Amino acid sequence: MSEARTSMLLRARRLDVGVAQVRAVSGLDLDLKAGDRLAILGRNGVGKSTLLAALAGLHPSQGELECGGAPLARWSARTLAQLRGWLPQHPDDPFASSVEEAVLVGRHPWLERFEWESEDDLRIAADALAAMGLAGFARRNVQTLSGGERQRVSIAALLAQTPRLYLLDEPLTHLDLAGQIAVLDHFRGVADAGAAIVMVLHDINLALRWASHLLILFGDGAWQAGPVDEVASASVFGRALGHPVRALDDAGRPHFVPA
Ligand SMILES: Nc1ncnc2c1ncn2[C@@H]1O[C@H](COP(=O)(O)OP(=O)(O)OP(=O)(O)O)[C@@H](O)[C@H]1O
Repeated sequence: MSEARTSMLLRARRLDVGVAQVRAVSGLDLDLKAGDRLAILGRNGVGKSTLLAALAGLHPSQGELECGGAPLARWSARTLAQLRGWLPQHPDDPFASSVEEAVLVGRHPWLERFEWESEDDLRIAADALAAMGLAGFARRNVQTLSGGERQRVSIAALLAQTPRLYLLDEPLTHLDLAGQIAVLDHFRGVADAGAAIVMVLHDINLALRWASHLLILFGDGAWQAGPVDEVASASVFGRALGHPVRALDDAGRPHFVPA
């Protein structure tokens, strides 16, 4: 099956996802099309990472789940990797490798078996590194990087993969404020260029600054989703995050702080 060029990049109906005794979502309905930016919020352990892995097809789920206009199982592993990319929470560096090699891993779904990376692949990797503020890091050993630098290498590898659906698990981890805003701004541009982006985030106000849609997980499978303005409220955030929250006025926009 050739890659779909549909603008509907993710469609879930009556989706049930859980792990061990934890029910992440029950009966989730979700549509994500090109340009959408979805932030997932919820307490520690509520099942956000599990849900993200399920949306990537890397964790079991029940119900309907389509990516790029067809059920995930319909795609070959290679086509699925061209279609959707996943940034896990913890990068794993058991061996020394250069930053450039780590980013080029993102090009593997686009290479034929035993094919070497082309000049185009090298350029895409260099562009991804530059976009993450890491021009000049290509020869560094990933095991010697700071936490924030390593996180930006992981994001660069995902960018080099050039999927149409990006699933990012806490991409702002280890990043300073400038780095957080740069990543959010970059992915706003990626969405504007025709991708759909899902991010698990913990900062309500950064989520509101960036997202077009929110998915809130309350625990025990309960959820609420919709455009930011329809979902964001002190009562919803307070209920979901386990601490009362109140809204301050920030030049006409709500800014949420712990009560
Ligand atoms: N393989 C497993 N075996 C047993 N329990 C698991 C397993 N994987 C995850 N869990 C548990 O399932 C729950 C959901 O985990 P998950 O990582 O999805 O939560 P999360 O919402 O992403 O949390 P956080 O905000 O802390 O990253 C947690 O309580 C976790 O301990």
